[in-house]
Amino acid sequence: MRLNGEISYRNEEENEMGSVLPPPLPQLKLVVGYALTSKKVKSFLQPKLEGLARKKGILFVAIDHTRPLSEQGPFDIVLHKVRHCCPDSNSQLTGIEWQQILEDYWRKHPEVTVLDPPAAIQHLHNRQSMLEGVADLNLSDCYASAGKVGVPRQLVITKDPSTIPDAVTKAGLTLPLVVKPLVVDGSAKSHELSLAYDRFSLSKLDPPLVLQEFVNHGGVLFKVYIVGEMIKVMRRSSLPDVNKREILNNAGVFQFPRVSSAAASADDVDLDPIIAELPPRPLLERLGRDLRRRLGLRLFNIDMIREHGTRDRYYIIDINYFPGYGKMPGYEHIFTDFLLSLVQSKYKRRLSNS
Ligand SMILES: O=P(O)(O)O[C@@H]1[C@@H](OP(=O)(O)O)[C@H](OP(=O)(O)O)[C@H](O)[C@H](OP(=O)(O)O)[C@H]1OP(=O)(O)O
Ligand SMILES: Nc1ncnc2c1ncn2[C@@H]1O[C@H](COP(=O)(O)OP(=O)(O)O)[C@@H](O)[C@H]1O
Ligand SMILES: [Mg+2]
Ligand SMILES: [Mg+2]
Repeated sequence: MRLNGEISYRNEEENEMGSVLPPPLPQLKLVVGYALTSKKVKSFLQPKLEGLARKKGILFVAIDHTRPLSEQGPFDIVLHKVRHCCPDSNSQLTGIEWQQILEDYWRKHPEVTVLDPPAAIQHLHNRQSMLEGVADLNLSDCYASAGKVGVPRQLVITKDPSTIPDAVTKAGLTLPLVVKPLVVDGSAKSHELSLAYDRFSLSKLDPPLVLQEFVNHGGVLFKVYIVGEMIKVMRRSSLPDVNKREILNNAGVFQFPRVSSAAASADDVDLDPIIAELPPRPLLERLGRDLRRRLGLRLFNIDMIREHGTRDRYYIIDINYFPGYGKMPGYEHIFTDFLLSLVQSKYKRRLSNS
């Protein structure tokens, strides 16, 4: 937050009528350096965000990957999401190289807010470590009054697919199973999921992967977006329920399309109100607060489903770092307020320490 490097207030001036002008306004200038994929720049840095930000004194500046970070800015905040699978037209760096650069920079400039810490983001690049945080929260007990939150039972397979049928039996997993690539690295492949109806077909799969029990949820998914302390939930279309007859009459592994991004919203569809009902606010607030703390992240979303036939049995199936906020109505207000709140609380802390 700076004007020539410092927080500044306009001097009290007299207008031509001789009366004193209103109290001084802080002339805030907040510089946000961003390292984002070209896809993210397009979906997130929309003109309505940049325009509102400018009015509020926030400037978004693209980080130049060919120059040292310390020579750029200076930044108050660094916002980042780079692709870990492969180079992007915005950056030829690998994810690991970027992580190293950012951590070195942060060590030398601890005053900069890095959204979010690379090591914390790393947890979400693996579908096992991603959900460990949720399992650790022991949500089935604490949240009992508002609803129970868990993760579907799952098995991680890292080698020899021929052992999968026995491993599935041993773990007592119930079919059908959702087959997910273990690593989430921003590639299209890491979102290629399948549904397996019988355990023998699983021996043809290509590890490393996660086998997760499919939970019937009435075809509706809840996308819970977190931006700092703000939580917003949106309905999305999801996979339809699978009935017992289908399980008995089907065999094999079937790839399914990216349902949740294909259908932007489930609001227009004629939905059973019990299926459509959003999770209760107190549950989401508690979940958001606990997960923020547990994951050490401020920018993420949660894919949550409610088991069909229950009113309060929820499962978290996916957590995404810096998701598609551009789809969230009013995101430009939410995001600019969040950025300002970060520096304001830092400023207050500095004042109370001085
Ligand atoms: O592109 P979008 O807007 O669909 O955002 C993707 C997210 O969609 P969502 O906001 O949850 O609907 C998407 O969420 P899902 O995994 O589809 O639930 C991912 O976060 C994706 O990032 P990555 O490919 O895993 O690195 C996100 O892709 P990036 O924009 O980060 O490349
Ligand atoms: N355990 C599950 N039970 C039912 N449906 C699931 C389950 N896991 C995933 N799905 C469906 O598959 C979609 C994609 O799975 P997800 O784990 O969110 O992967 P991605 O990171 O590719 O979005 C979900 O949005 C949901 O529709
Ligand atoms: Mg998902
Ligand atoms: Mg995901």
